[in-house]
Amino acid sequence: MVNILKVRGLTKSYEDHTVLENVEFELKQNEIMLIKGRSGTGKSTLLNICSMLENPDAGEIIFDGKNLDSYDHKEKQDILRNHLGYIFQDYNLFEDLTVYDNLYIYLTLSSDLNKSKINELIRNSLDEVGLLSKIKSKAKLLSGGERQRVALARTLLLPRKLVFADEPTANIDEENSAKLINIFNKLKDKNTAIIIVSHDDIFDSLADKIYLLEGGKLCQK
Ligand SMILES: Nc1ncnc2c1ncn2[C@@H]1O[C@H](COP(=O)(O)OP(=O)(O)OP(=O)(O)O)[C@@H](O)[C@H]1O
Repeated sequence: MVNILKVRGLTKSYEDHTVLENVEFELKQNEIMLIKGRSGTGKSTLLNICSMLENPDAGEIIFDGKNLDSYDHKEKQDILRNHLGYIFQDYNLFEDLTVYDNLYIYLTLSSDLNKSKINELIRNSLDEVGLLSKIKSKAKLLSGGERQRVALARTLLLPRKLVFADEPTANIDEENSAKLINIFNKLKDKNTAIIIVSHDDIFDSLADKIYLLEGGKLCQK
Protein backbone atom coordinates (compact mmCIF):
# COMPACT_ATOMS: atom_id res chain seq x y z
CA MET A 1 0.00 0.00 0.00
CA VAL A 2 1.25 3.49 -0.83
CA ASN A 3 1.29 6.45 1.52
CA ILE A 4 -1.73 8.70 1.28
CA LEU A 5 -0.23 11.17 3.75
CA LYS A 6 3.31 11.97 4.81
CA VAL A 7 4.01 14.70 7.34
CA ARG A 8 7.52 16.06 7.93
CA GLY A 9 8.83 18.60 10.44
CA LEU A 10 5.44 20.10 11.20
CA THR A 11 5.62 23.03 13.61
CA LYS A 12 2.91 25.35 14.87
CA SER A 13 2.89 28.05 17.56
CA TYR A 14 0.22 30.38 18.84
CA GLU A 15 2.04 33.54 19.94
CA ASP A 16 4.89 32.23 22.13
CA HIS A 17 3.21 28.88 22.82
CA THR A 18 4.59 26.02 20.67
CA VAL A 19 1.78 23.54 20.12
CA LEU A 20 3.43 21.24 17.56
CA GLU A 21 7.16 20.69 17.31
CA ASN A 22 8.70 18.76 14.43
CA VAL A 23 5.76 16.39 14.10
CA GLU A 24 6.28 13.52 11.65
CA PHE A 25 4.25 10.52 10.58
CA GLU A 26 3.16 8.52 7.56
CA LEU A 27 -0.19 7.00 6.77
CA LYS A 28 -0.90 4.37 4.16
CA GLN A 29 -4.12 3.96 2.18
CA ASN A 30 -6.60 2.02 4.33
CA GLU A 31 -4.61 2.56 7.57
CA ILE A 32 -6.34 3.83 10.69
CA MET A 33 -4.31 6.12 12.92
CA LEU A 34 -5.40 7.04 16.41
CA ILE A 35 -4.04 10.18 18.10
CA LYS A 36 -4.38 10.45 21.86
CA GLY A 37 -3.26 13.07 24.34
CA ARG A 38 -4.42 15.25 27.18
CA SER A 39 -6.75 18.20 26.61
CA GLY A 40 -5.07 21.20 25.00
CA THR A 41 -2.01 19.33 23.68
CA GLY A 42 -2.75 20.27 20.08
CA LYS A 43 -4.60 17.26 18.66
CA SER A 44 -7.27 19.33 16.92
CA THR A 45 -4.61 21.73 15.65
CA LEU A 46 -2.74 18.80 14.09
CA LEU A 47 -5.94 17.47 12.53
CA ASN A 48 -6.85 20.90 11.17
CA ILE A 49 -3.42 21.33 9.60
CA CYS A 50 -3.42 17.87 8.03
CA SER A 51 -6.90 18.47 6.65
CA MET A 52 -5.86 21.82 5.13
CA LEU A 53 -8.13 23.90 7.35
CA GLU A 54 -5.17 25.60 9.02
CA ASN A 55 -1.60 26.38 7.90
CA PRO A 56 1.50 25.20 9.77
CA ASP A 57 4.39 27.60 10.56
CA ALA A 58 6.82 25.11 9.06
CA GLY A 59 6.88 21.58 7.70
CA GLU A 60 5.74 19.55 4.75
CA ILE A 61 2.51 17.73 4.07
CA ILE A 62 2.64 15.27 1.20
CA PHE A 63 -0.82 14.19 0.13
CA ASP A 64 -1.08 11.34 -2.37
CA GLY A 65 2.60 11.65 -3.31
CA LYS A 66 2.62 15.41 -3.87
CA ASN A 67 3.63 18.25 -1.56
CA LEU A 68 0.60 20.38 -0.67
CA ASP A 69 2.68 23.52 -1.31
CA SER A 70 2.92 22.55 -4.96
CA TYR A 71 -0.86 22.31 -5.42
CA ASP A 72 -2.50 25.50 -6.67
CA HIS A 73 -5.66 26.90 -5.06
CA LYS A 74 -7.98 25.05 -7.44
CA GLU A 75 -6.24 21.72 -6.87
CA LYS A 76 -6.45 22.23 -3.09
CA GLN A 77 -10.17 22.92 -3.42
CA ASP A 78 -10.50 19.71 -5.39
CA ILE A 79 -8.75 17.71 -2.65
CA LEU A 80 -10.89 19.29 0.04
CA ARG A 81 -14.13 18.66 -1.80
CA ASN A 82 -13.47 15.31 -3.40
CA HIS A 83 -10.87 13.41 -1.46
CA LEU A 84 -11.11 14.40 2.20
CA GLY A 85 -13.91 13.71 4.63
CA TYR A 86 -14.53 15.24 8.05
CA ILE A 87 -16.36 14.03 11.09
CA PHE A 88 -16.33 16.77 13.70
CA GLN A 89 -17.74 17.07 17.20
CA ASP A 90 -20.59 19.28 16.08
CA TYR A 91 -22.11 17.77 13.04
CA ASN A 92 -22.71 20.95 11.02
CA LEU A 93 -26.22 20.01 9.95
CA PHE A 94 -28.84 22.43 8.68
CA GLU A 95 -31.27 22.08 11.56
CA ASP A 96 -34.49 23.03 9.75
CA LEU A 97 -33.82 20.84 6.75
CA THR A 98 -34.60 17.17 6.41
CA VAL A 99 -31.94 14.48 6.48
CA TYR A 100 -32.40 14.10 2.72
CA ASP A 101 -31.96 17.82 2.05
CA ASN A 102 -28.87 18.01 4.25
CA LEU A 103 -27.23 15.34 2.11
CA TYR A 104 -28.69 16.73 -1.13
CA ILE A 105 -27.16 20.17 -0.54
CA TYR A 106 -23.81 18.64 0.23
CA LEU A 107 -23.84 16.55 -2.96
CA THR A 108 -24.92 19.38 -5.24
CA LEU A 109 -22.17 21.58 -3.81
CA SER A 110 -19.46 18.99 -4.24
CA SER A 111 -20.44 17.23 -7.48
CA ASP A 112 -22.28 17.60 -10.79
CA LEU A 113 -24.42 14.50 -10.47
CA ASN A 114 -27.93 14.18 -11.88
CA LYS A 115 -30.94 13.89 -9.62
CA SER A 116 -31.43 10.13 -9.91
CA LYS A 117 -27.76 9.44 -9.13
CA ILE A 118 -28.00 11.82 -6.16
CA ASN A 119 -31.08 9.98 -4.87
CA GLU A 120 -29.31 6.65 -5.22
CA LEU A 121 -26.20 7.86 -3.35
CA ILE A 122 -28.27 9.40 -0.54
CA ARG A 123 -30.34 6.25 -0.06
CA ASN A 124 -27.26 4.01 -0.15
CA SER A 125 -25.32 6.04 2.39
CA LEU A 126 -28.30 6.34 4.76
CA ASP A 127 -28.84 2.61 4.45
CA GLU A 128 -25.19 2.03 5.31
CA VAL A 129 -25.51 3.98 8.58
CA GLY A 130 -28.94 2.44 9.34
CA LEU A 131 -30.86 5.69 9.00
CA LEU A 132 -32.96 5.26 5.89
CA SER A 133 -36.15 5.43 7.97
CA LYS A 134 -35.27 9.01 8.99
CA ILE A 135 -34.75 10.32 5.47
CA LYS A 136 -37.69 12.75 5.77
CA SER A 137 -37.04 13.83 9.37
CA LYS A 138 -35.83 17.30 10.16
CA ALA A 139 -32.27 17.34 11.52
CA LYS A 140 -33.33 19.17 14.68
CA LEU A 141 -35.62 16.28 15.64
CA LEU A 142 -32.88 13.64 15.61
CA SER A 143 -31.06 12.21 18.62
CA GLY A 144 -27.31 12.83 19.13
CA GLY A 145 -26.39 9.43 17.71
CA GLU A 146 -28.68 9.88 14.72
CA ARG A 147 -27.26 13.30 14.00
CA GLN A 148 -23.81 11.87 14.01
CA ARG A 149 -24.87 9.13 11.63
CA VAL A 150 -26.21 11.76 9.20
CA ALA A 151 -22.78 13.39 9.35
CA LEU A 152 -21.24 9.98 8.69
CA ALA A 153 -23.63 9.33 5.81
CA ARG A 154 -22.42 12.64 4.35
CA THR A 155 -18.85 11.35 4.51
CA LEU A 156 -19.88 8.06 2.89
CA LEU A 157 -21.76 9.65 -0.04
CA LEU A 158 -18.69 9.82 -2.25
CA PRO A 159 -15.45 7.82 -2.08
CA ARG A 160 -12.84 9.51 0.12
CA LYS A 161 -9.10 8.92 0.28
CA LEU A 162 -8.70 10.25 3.81
CA VAL A 163 -11.21 10.88 6.60
CA PHE A 164 -10.56 12.96 9.73
CA ALA A 165 -12.57 12.29 12.88
CA ASP A 166 -12.18 14.63 15.86
CA GLU A 167 -13.52 13.06 19.09
CA PRO A 168 -16.21 11.18 17.17
CA THR A 169 -17.64 9.48 20.27
CA ALA A 170 -17.81 12.66 22.36
CA ASN A 171 -21.59 12.99 22.13
CA ILE A 172 -22.82 9.46 21.56
CA ASP A 173 -23.54 6.37 23.66
CA GLU A 174 -21.84 2.96 23.59
CA GLU A 175 -24.28 1.43 21.11
CA ASN A 176 -23.70 4.23 18.61
CA SER A 177 -19.95 4.08 19.22
CA ALA A 178 -20.04 0.40 18.23
CA LYS A 179 -21.92 1.34 15.04
CA LEU A 180 -19.28 3.94 14.34
CA ILE A 181 -16.52 1.33 14.59
CA ASN A 182 -18.42 -0.76 12.08
CA ILE A 183 -18.57 2.15 9.67
CA PHE A 184 -14.87 2.92 10.09
CA ASN A 185 -14.16 -0.72 9.23
CA LYS A 186 -16.27 -0.38 6.08
CA LEU A 187 -14.32 2.74 5.11
CA LYS A 188 -11.08 0.85 5.65
CA ASP A 189 -12.34 -1.94 3.38
CA LYS A 190 -12.85 0.71 0.70
CA ASN A 191 -9.19 1.79 1.06
CA THR A 192 -9.98 4.97 2.94
CA ALA A 193 -7.35 6.06 5.45
CA ILE A 194 -8.70 7.48 8.72
CA ILE A 195 -7.14 9.72 11.36
CA ILE A 196 -9.05 9.65 14.62
CA VAL A 197 -8.43 11.96 17.56
CA SER A 198 -10.02 10.46 20.65
CA HIS A 199 -9.69 9.90 24.37
CA ASP A 200 -11.88 6.85 23.95
CA ASP A 201 -10.10 3.46 24.35
CA ILE A 202 -12.80 1.94 22.14
CA PHE A 203 -10.64 2.74 19.07
CA ASP A 204 -7.46 1.06 20.38
CA SER A 205 -8.19 -2.31 18.76
CA LEU A 206 -9.39 -0.70 15.52
CA ALA A 207 -6.29 1.42 14.99
CA ASP A 208 -3.32 0.19 12.96
CA LYS A 209 -1.16 2.67 14.85
CA ILE A 210 -1.60 4.70 17.99
CA TYR A 211 0.22 7.96 18.67
CA LEU A 212 0.47 10.14 21.74
CA LEU A 213 0.76 13.91 21.40
CA GLU A 214 2.52 15.41 24.39
CA GLY A 215 4.58 18.57 24.83
CA GLY A 216 4.36 19.29 21.10
CA LYS A 217 5.85 15.90 20.19
CA LEU A 218 4.03 13.07 18.46
CA CYS A 219 5.28 9.63 19.53
CA GLN A 220 4.08 6.22 18.39
CA LYS A 221 2.92 4.00 21.25
N1 LIG B 1 -6.61 29.79 16.94
C1 LIG B 1 -5.94 29.71 18.09
N2 LIG B 1 -5.34 30.79 18.63
C2 LIG B 1 -4.63 30.70 19.78
N3 LIG B 1 -4.46 29.57 20.48
C3 LIG B 1 -5.05 28.45 20.00
C4 LIG B 1 -5.81 28.46 18.78
N4 LIG B 1 -6.26 27.20 18.54
C5 LIG B 1 -5.80 26.44 19.56
N5 LIG B 1 -5.08 27.19 20.43
C6 LIG B 1 -4.39 26.70 21.64
O1 LIG B 1 -3.53 25.66 21.24
C7 LIG B 1 -3.53 24.61 22.19
C8 LIG B 1 -3.96 23.30 21.51
O2 LIG B 1 -5.34 23.37 21.17
P1 LIG B 1 -6.09 22.13 20.50
O3 LIG B 1 -7.53 22.49 20.36
O4 LIG B 1 -5.36 21.74 19.27
O5 LIG B 1 -5.88 21.00 21.62
P2 LIG B 1 -6.58 19.57 21.76
O6 LIG B 1 -5.49 18.61 22.12
O7 LIG B 1 -7.37 19.25 20.53
O8 LIG B 1 -7.53 19.80 23.00
P3 LIG B 1 -8.92 19.04 23.42
O9 LIG B 1 -8.56 17.59 23.65
O10 LIG B 1 -9.31 19.75 24.67
O11 LIG B 1 -9.89 19.24 22.29
C9 LIG B 1 -4.48 25.05 23.31
O12 LIG B 1 -3.69 25.61 24.33
C10 LIG B 1 -5.34 26.09 22.64
O13 LIG B 1 -5.78 27.05 23.58
